[in-house]
Amino acid sequence: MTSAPYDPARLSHCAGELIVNIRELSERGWTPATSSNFSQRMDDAHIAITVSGRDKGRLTEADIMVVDLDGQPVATDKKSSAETLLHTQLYRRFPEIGCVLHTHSLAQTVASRLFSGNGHVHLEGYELLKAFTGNTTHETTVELPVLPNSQDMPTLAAQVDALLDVQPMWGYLIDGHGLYAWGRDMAEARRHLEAFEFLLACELEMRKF
Ligand SMILES: CSCCC(=O)C(=O)COP(=O)(O)O
Ligand SMILES: [Zn+2]
Repeated sequence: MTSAPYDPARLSHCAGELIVNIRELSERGWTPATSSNFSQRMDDAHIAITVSGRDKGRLTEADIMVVDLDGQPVATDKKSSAETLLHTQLYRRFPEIGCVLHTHSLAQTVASRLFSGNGHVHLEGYELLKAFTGNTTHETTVELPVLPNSQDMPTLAAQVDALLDVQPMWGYLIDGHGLYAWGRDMAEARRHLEAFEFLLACELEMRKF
């Protein structure tokens, strides 16, 4: 079946925004060894996403490709991220989501190991909880889920869907793997990603005392 066409100017805009932001995240050491993947919604039917296996610190426009909401490549023979389904499931489920960011920082990975037994990281009492859209006070809690890792994306996606059925969330950890965070646009997704990163680092720091 032929896919609906997309606007090349929109792809160029998304690629530019993705590359600038990914480079900054990479410079912080959050995308080691080609890990991590990133996407932005282009329109109702297409997303721009990173090509699988590329060095995320050295991306060019050639490292960003288009897939449809079924994760099928559009007008390219490149292979999209191995974790494409974890992006498309969010765009399909929430029309308002515009950006999904996945990183493998040290704090995210260590926290995912430390809290995997609990199934979540309990975040409470931090002013930075207000960085998550919908929170207006530090007197709240966020439970960041930790999923078991799997190489089978449909298994992981089913677990994410089950969580989304019962709670609103802006991200989750995968054990020994990394963090997914999202938002309505790049700025919001990045704010959520950075807030999770900072709060996880706080939780790890407190365990040193
Ligand atoms: C060497 S990283 C292992 C795969 C992974 O977790 C990741 O985030 C990158 O995979 P992609 O296919 O998106 O490059
Ligand atoms: Zn990953």
